Amino acid sequence: KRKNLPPGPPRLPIIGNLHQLGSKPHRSMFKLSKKYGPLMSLKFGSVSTVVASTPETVKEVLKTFDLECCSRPYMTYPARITHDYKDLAFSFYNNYWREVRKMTVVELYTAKRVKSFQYIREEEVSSFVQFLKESASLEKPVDFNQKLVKLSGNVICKVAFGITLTGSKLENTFEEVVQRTMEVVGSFAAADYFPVVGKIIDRITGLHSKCEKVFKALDSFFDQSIKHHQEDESIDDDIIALLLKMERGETVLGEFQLTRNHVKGIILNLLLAGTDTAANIVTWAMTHLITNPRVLKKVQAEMREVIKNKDDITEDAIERLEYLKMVIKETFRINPVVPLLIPREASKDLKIGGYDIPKKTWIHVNVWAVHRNPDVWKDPEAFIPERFMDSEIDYKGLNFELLAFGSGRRVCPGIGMGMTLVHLALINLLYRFDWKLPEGMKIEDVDLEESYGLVSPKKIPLELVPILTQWT
Ligand code: HEM
Repeated sequence: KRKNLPPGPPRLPIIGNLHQLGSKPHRSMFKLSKKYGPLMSLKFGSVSTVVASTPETVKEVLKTFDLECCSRPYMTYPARITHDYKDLAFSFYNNYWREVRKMTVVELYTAKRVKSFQYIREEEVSSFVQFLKESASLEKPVDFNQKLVKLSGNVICKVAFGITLTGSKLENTFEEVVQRTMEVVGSFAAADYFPVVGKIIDRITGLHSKCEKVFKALDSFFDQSIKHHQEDESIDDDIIALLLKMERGETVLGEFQLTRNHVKGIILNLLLAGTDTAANIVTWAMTHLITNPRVLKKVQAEMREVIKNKDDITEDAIERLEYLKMVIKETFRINPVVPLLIPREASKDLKIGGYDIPKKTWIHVNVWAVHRNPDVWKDPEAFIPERFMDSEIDYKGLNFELLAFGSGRRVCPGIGMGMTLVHLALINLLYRFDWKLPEGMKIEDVDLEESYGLVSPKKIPLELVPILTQWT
């Protein structure tokens, strides 16, 4: 029987629609969806793909058919980086995924655990503030993304690995390794779409060697953190200590006997998922604030009113900063840092919106398109935090208009951990300092373009000069 597939653009022989992806697949897919519809078929080499681009179609994928759509497809380079799917984020939907998710949700992602790491966040943010003070005295521009990736990297490393980046194998290369890894795992790789010949293409384009380089850098860092735990038996309360107990068979993970590669796969997600995401959203927020002086002034005024000359800013202040919360939501709307989420795969034949989605079809959720849907968001390209005033819409996965963390079984488990750091970093940046553009630069010169990876960073680094204030 002929299948009623969702509509899609015409295809070229062999490559299908790959030539239409361009350098920013989320934007190209958004453009195509305007012509071909909210559920659109694309073919990449031998792989059939469907893209959901509106809140309604995304809800079908992430809620109505969550169970049937929550597995991941086999992707060559994520498989390599995760020691053949020993992680959580890229793992297929199976018993292993269920056990790891359950264990990490209980051991790591609880509100209590997040709270217990408060002192680590505050310590790291405070040394970041110290650095900003020195830059302010020298009137030296700060490269935001670089510094924030380091900040969130240090927090995650202390929380999860018991060490900081300083003195580690990634001390000088951390930002680069994280960003390159995001490019590798977010790439539309030829190896996934063209059996045999695809691997040769990736060797020619350099993707294969890029993957090997980051794999080795990450692996030696994990070896170092694991050795650190083995040498110091007093560290017995963090996630690596627990995973090593499982590896030694002292405690169990369901039916699974963990190996060293399982340990590495699981900790890989913590390092990658938690650093680039948080760092980029703070960078994007600062980008939008510096280009919207009205909003910058308003959010600073709120903070200075609420915090009122207190020098030690604690996380308790977050709850009272209503306008800051709107600024962050609006930043996520304009720059969802994971614009296509992580690809999914239909685990059986489905019918969505009257269309057939055959088993094994890859599914992309285009959050970028959802966040720019003019039927949902008036003037979608404008940065207007007030649109969230008196609105119940939040980013935690229950509103399909705003999906920065995904939704359903695969929703990001690190929302609490990530967002506490994002809030704390922004409060310290905005309460303590004023900000200006480097000498000779005007607001119109600030570039708003993103580059593509699984996480989508600002293409041209944001550089701003901190100014000391009475609150510094
Ligand atoms: C602002 C910060 C963050 C953002 C924007 C973010 C966003 C996301 C998104 C969009 C996904 C994919 C959901 C899907 O495929 O449907 C995801 C998955 C995930 N995130 Fe986060 N994340 C953040 C912080 C964190 C932190 C701090 C951690 C942990 C330390 C973390 C751990 C994970 C893990 C393990 C997954 C995979 C879940 C699974 O597949 O079961 N994330 N995140």
